[in-house]
Amino acid sequence: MAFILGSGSPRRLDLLAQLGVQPDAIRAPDIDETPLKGELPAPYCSRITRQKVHSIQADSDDITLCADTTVALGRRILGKPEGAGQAAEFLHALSGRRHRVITSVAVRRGDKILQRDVVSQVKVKRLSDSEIYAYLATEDWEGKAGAYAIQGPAGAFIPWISGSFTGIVGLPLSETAALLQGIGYPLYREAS
Ligand SMILES: Cc1cn([C@H]2C[C@H](O)[C@@H](COP(=O)(O)OP(=O)(O)OP(=O)(O)O)O2)c(=O)[nH]c1=O
Repeated sequence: MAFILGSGSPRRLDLLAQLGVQPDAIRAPDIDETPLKGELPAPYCSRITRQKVHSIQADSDDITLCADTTVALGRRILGKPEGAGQAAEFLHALSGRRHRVITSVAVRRGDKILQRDVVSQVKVKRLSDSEIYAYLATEDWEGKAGAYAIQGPAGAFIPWISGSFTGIVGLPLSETAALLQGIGYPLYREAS
């Protein structure tokens, strides 16, 4: 049995390390992440995660883990910004409001798939133009859903959350540990 992290996200690798899990291989999924017409954030996040876990090459006894983090502003999906202009647009849209961060996690072993969707709420304080410009200059928004990362400088913009901090960062650890145990990963035991 090999454990495969089906993610190119360095955050997910770090979060797994918090569980004491070191992947035998890392394979980044390469799928089309374009939302379907009219698709809502939660079904979108769940579908993309399922697609990711199906797309990773693995032997039948291997365990593969994939995840997707989606920022949802009402019915709107805020994905990874395409540039600083779009990042500024997202930050203006999030300013002074609450939004949801959904992280879906899936583990697969052969034909068996276990999946959990974890929804958290995040409040962003009202942001001034100078706060937004200063944050854009850090480039910390690059590659982050919704154009921010709570674990970086944008943490100063977030007075309140409800839900899973690790889920917002990219991998909800409590649910991930349960999924790994459910699929037969020897978590908290000597690997055999
Ligand atoms: C909201 C938020 C997102 N993020 C990150 C987590 C994810 O890496 C990224 C969302 O993109 P994802 O598409 O979930 O993941 P990814 O493309 O980085 O990696 P892969 O598909 O290979 O697994 O946003 C943070 O790091 N902090 C945050 O506060």
